[in-house]
Amino acid sequence: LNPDVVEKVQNAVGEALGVMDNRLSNESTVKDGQIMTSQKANEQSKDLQFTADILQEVTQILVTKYGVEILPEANEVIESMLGQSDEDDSSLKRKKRQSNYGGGGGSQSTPTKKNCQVPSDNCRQSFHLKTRSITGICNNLENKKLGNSVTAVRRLLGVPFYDDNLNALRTRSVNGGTLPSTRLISNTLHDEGAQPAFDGMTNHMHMQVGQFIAHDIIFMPSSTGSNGEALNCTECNSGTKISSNCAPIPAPADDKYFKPVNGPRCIRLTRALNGQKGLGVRTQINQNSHFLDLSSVYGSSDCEAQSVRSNNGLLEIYMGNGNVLPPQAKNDSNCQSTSPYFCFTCGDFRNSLHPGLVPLHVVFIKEHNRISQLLRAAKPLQSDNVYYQLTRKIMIGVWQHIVYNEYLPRLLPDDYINDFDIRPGKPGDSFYKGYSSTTNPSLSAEFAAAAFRFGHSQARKDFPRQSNTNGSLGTAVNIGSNIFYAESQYQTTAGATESLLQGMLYTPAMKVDQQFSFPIRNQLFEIRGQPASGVDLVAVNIMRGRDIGLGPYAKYRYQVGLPPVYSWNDLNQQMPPNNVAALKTVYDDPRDVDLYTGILMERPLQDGMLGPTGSHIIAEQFRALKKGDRFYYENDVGGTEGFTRDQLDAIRRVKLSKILCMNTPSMINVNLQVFDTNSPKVPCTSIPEIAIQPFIAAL
Ligand code: HEM
Ligand SMILES: [Ca+2]
Repeated sequence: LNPDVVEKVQNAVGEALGVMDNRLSNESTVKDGQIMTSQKANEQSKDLQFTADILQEVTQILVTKYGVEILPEANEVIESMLGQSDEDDSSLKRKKRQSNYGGGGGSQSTPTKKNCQVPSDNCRQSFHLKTRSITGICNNLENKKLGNSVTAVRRLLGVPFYDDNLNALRTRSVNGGTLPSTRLISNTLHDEGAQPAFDGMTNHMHMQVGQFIAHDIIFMPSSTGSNGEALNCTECNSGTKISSNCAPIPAPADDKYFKPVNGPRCIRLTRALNGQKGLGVRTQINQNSHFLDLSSVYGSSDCEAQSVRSNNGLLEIYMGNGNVLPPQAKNDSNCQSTSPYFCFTCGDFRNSLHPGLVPLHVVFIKEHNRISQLLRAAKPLQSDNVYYQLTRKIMIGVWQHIVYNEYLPRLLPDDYINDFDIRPGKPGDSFYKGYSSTTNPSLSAEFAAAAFRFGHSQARKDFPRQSNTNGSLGTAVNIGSNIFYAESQYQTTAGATESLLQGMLYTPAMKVDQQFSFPIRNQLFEIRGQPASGVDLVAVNIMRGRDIGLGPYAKYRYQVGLPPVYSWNDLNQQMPPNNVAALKTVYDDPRDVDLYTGILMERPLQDGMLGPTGSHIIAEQFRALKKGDRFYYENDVGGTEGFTRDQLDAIRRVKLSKILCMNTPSMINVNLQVFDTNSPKVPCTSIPEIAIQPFIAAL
C-alpha cells in the first residue's frame, strides 16, 4: 500500500465521519410506524447502510480532492481497513460506532421469539447439497453469496447513471435543462382519464400473483436515519435539511390532489438504502433471497423463517372467527388498523400492504400445511424438520412451475419464452440441462425498479368480494383507504379472505398500459381521513429509477435489440403516435424519457402485455432465475438432491386453480384457465390434486 494514499484515505475517513456526525445532529427521524412504508430495512440492511453511507462520503471527498483516478488504490486501503470478512468488527465499523452509529431501534422484521439456528455457510456440508437455504447462501457452490439475501442488485448496463457518476440522482436533460418532476410526468402521462380500460381477457388474479412473485424475489429497503428510525422525507427541502437520503418529489402548483399548503408541496420519498462495500458508486441491495423460492412464505433470514414456523413441519396460523389467517403481528407499528384487527407476520414484511395480498398468503400457508400433514399421515415418525424441509421443497417446485407454466406465458409472447429458454417441460419430458454456475441469478435493478412494476398498471381501484357462484358479497374493498389496514381480512360475514380471492378470479384486471387507477396514483399509504397524506406510486416508481441510477429508456434500446433514438420520430416504430405526442409535452428530448415511462408507452407485442423493452428485461430476469438456480425444480445437477422423475412429473401436472380450490372451502367451481376472466368454470373436483405418493416414497 502506498503510504501517501493511505494517509489521504485516513484523512478522508476522518473528515467523512465529521461530516456524518454533523449531519446526524440535523437529521430528524420519526418513531417506527409514524411514516407508513413498505420498504422497511431489517437490521442486517441497516448495518450495511451505516458503513456504506460513510464509504460514499469518503468517495466524494477523495474524488473532489484528487479525482476519480485515486479510487482503485484508495479502495485497497479501505479493504484493509474493513478486513477480509463482512462479519469482522473492522476498524471502520468500530469508528462508526464511536461516532454514534450502530443503530438502535428494534425491528419487527427480525422477530426474536425463537432461537434461530443459522445453518453453517460451509457449502460443502451435506445440508447445502440437499437443501435450499433460506437466505440463498450456498445455492451457488463456487460463489456462495450469489443470490443471497442482503446482497447487491445487478445492473444490465454494468454502470449506474448518476449526475456525478457516483451517487447524485439524474436531474439533467441531455439538452442541459432540468428533467421534469416525476409527479408532473405522472399527471401528464399516467392519469387514468374518464374511461378506465379493463383487460378484456385477464383477471385481477394475474395482478395478484405478479405481486406475490415480486415479493418473493425483490425487497429493496429504504434508507433509515442513523439511529435506525425512519427518515421524514416529506418537506421539499428535506434532501438538504434532513438527510441526503431524502429525495422528495415536487408536486406541480396546479396539482389536483397534492395541493400546495403554505408553499410548494412535495410527495415524500426516501432513497433506497445504500449498501456499497467499497469506494465508488452507490449500490442498492435486495433484502430478500433473489431466487424464486417463496421467500414471501418462508422468509429470507433464518430468524424470520423460524418466526413463521410451528411444529410437526407446519407453518403458524391464526384462527380469526373460524377463518385461517397468517399469525398476527401485534407489535407491527407500521400497521394502521388496530386491535383486534392486527396485520400479519409472513415471510415478507409487505404481506398486509393491501387487501388482495393476504388471501394469497393464506392459500400458500394452508397448502404448505396440507401437504405437510399428508406426508406426516403417511409416515408419522419423522421430525418437524424433515416434514418442513420436504414440504418446502415441494412447495417451491410447485411455485416455480406455476410461475413459468401459467403466469409468464400470459405476460410474454411465445418467441420471448422460446428465445430466453424459459418454457418448462411437460410430464414425461426430461430434466432441464441448462444449469450454469456462472449465471448470476441476482435481480437486475431495471427489472426491480422499472420493468416488473408494470403490474401497478394492472391494479384495479378496488377488490370486489364474490361468492363462488359469482354473486357479489358485500361491497368492494377499495385500495385507497386500505393500505396496511387489515380489517377486511377479518370480515367473516363478507367472506373474509375467500370472497376477496374469488373476486380476483371473476373480475378483470386493468389493462397494462400507461394509465393507473386513482388510488395507485394518489392514495398509496394514505391515512384514513387525511387526503393527500400518502404518495403517488407512479411518481415514486419513476423517481425510484432515478434514485437507484437507472439509465433513461433510450439507453436500453440497444441492449434489447431496438434501433437508437436521436429524434422523436425514432420512437414511432415502438410507440403509438399518440404516446409519442404525449411524451413530447413533458420531456424536452426523447433521450430523457425515464425507463418506466418508456416501457409503458411502448405498443404491446402481439400475444404479450408489454412492448419489446419491458418484455426483454423481464424474460432476461426469469432466465437468470432459472439458469442460475442450482435448485431449480427441473434440474438434475450432479451432487445436488433434486426431484426424481416421478416427483417432477407430479409437479408438472399442478395447476394453480387446484391449489386455490383446495385451500378455499367455499370454492366449488373454478376457472379452467386460472387467469382468464371469461374462462369456463369447472368443478374443483375435476382438476387433479398433486400426486403425493412419489414424495412419501422419499421419506
Ligand atoms: C394493488 C397492487 C399493488 C400495490 C398497492 C403496490 C405497491 C407497491 C409499493 C408501495 C412499492 C414500493 C415502491 C417504492 O418505494 O419504490 C412497490 C414496489 C414494487 N412493486 Fe408493487 N404494488 C402492487 C402490485 C404490484 C404488482 C402486480 C407487481 C408485479 C407484477 C408489483 C411489482 C413491484 C415491484 C417489482 C416493486 C419493487 C419492489 C422492491 O424493490 O422492493 N407490484 N409496490
Ligand atoms: Ca426469494
